[in-house]
Amino acid sequence: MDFRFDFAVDENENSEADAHFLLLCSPEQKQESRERSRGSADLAAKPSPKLAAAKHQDEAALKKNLCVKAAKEHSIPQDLNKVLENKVLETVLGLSHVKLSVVERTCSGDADSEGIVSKSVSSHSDLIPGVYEGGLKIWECTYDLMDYLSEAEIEFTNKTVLDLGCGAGLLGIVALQGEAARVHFQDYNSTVIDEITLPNVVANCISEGRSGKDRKASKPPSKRPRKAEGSPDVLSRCRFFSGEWSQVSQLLSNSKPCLKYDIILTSETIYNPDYYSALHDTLAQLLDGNGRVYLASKVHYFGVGGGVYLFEKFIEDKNVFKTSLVKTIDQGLQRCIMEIAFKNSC
Ligand SMILES: C[S@@+](CC[C@H](N)C(=O)[O-])C[C@H]1O[C@@H](n2cnc3c(N)ncnc32)[C@H](O)[C@@H]1O
Repeated sequence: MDFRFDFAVDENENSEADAHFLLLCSPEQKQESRERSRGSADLAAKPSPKLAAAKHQDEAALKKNLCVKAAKEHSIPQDLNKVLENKVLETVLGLSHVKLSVVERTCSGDADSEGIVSKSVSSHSDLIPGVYEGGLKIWECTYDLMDYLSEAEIEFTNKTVLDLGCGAGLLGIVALQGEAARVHFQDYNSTVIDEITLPNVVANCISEGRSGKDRKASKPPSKRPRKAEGSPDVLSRCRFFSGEWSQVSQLLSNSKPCLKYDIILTSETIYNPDYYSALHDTLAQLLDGNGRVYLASKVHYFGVGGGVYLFEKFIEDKNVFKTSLVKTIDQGLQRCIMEIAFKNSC
């Protein structure tokens, strides 16, 4: 699986990103942003080294502010067959997932109102900060965490689980198949939830109603889109959310009764140190007092700067959680599984 952190952002991305930013800003911030945009347009007309540097600084600041994509809950379509329409399925570790190359060819218009599929393809980027955060593809630490959950025999029965930064949602699907009482999926991008996560949940949990225990013994899923039939009650245990972490955390915390998770699963979500504060606060807000976070990550993300030790230090400085590295994987780029719990938890 290739690993690309390419921060190329084309002109159109800024305009959409501007829209997200403006959506959530105060009137003063909006005015400031418009003035910045006008300034940027002027700069484009009369470039000078000083002004070009100012433009670059403004754009960098704007990109940092962009991580405020509003949170929303996604409803589950009545007709589940629609969810798998035009999808081709592949199998990995006994789980079905929609084939990304087909999504890249077929997903456009309303199905990708964020435009992230075309932007990711045209910029050859797996990440466009504040616009697309990588959820279309399955990242390798997901497989590490799936292995760890199985080796460590993590018990999901009757637990409330959050797959944070879910992308394909395979971790949440494992929890669902392990008889979790509730599994909630969150991704930054709404296109990812609708076109990847939801179809994957339907593909794995509906037709055959398979449980995690008989997953290995069952037939491999066919590549053809399946008819969704069987036990839609599995979906009544699921909820789907998109948006930036602090926004999602606010949405979930405001729900009555207030939601707390026994287990939070999260893979490849600590690559960008700019997001650490929002991520840390989200975990602190949403984790049950005696809950556990299982976080899978590369030790270091070259080009972006984040990684296990930086996040560990960040957590230590905040003094809310205790951490332990429960597994290290040395093949290829070094990777780790980190367990996180509240300092005063049992
Ligand atoms: C590199 S992808 C990993 C996807 C998936 N967990 C995997 O391992 O295949 C990072 C994920 O973290 C989430 N994410 C990153 N930064 C975020 C932010 N600031 N707010 C909300 N979600 C974010 C995105 O949803 C994205 O899918």
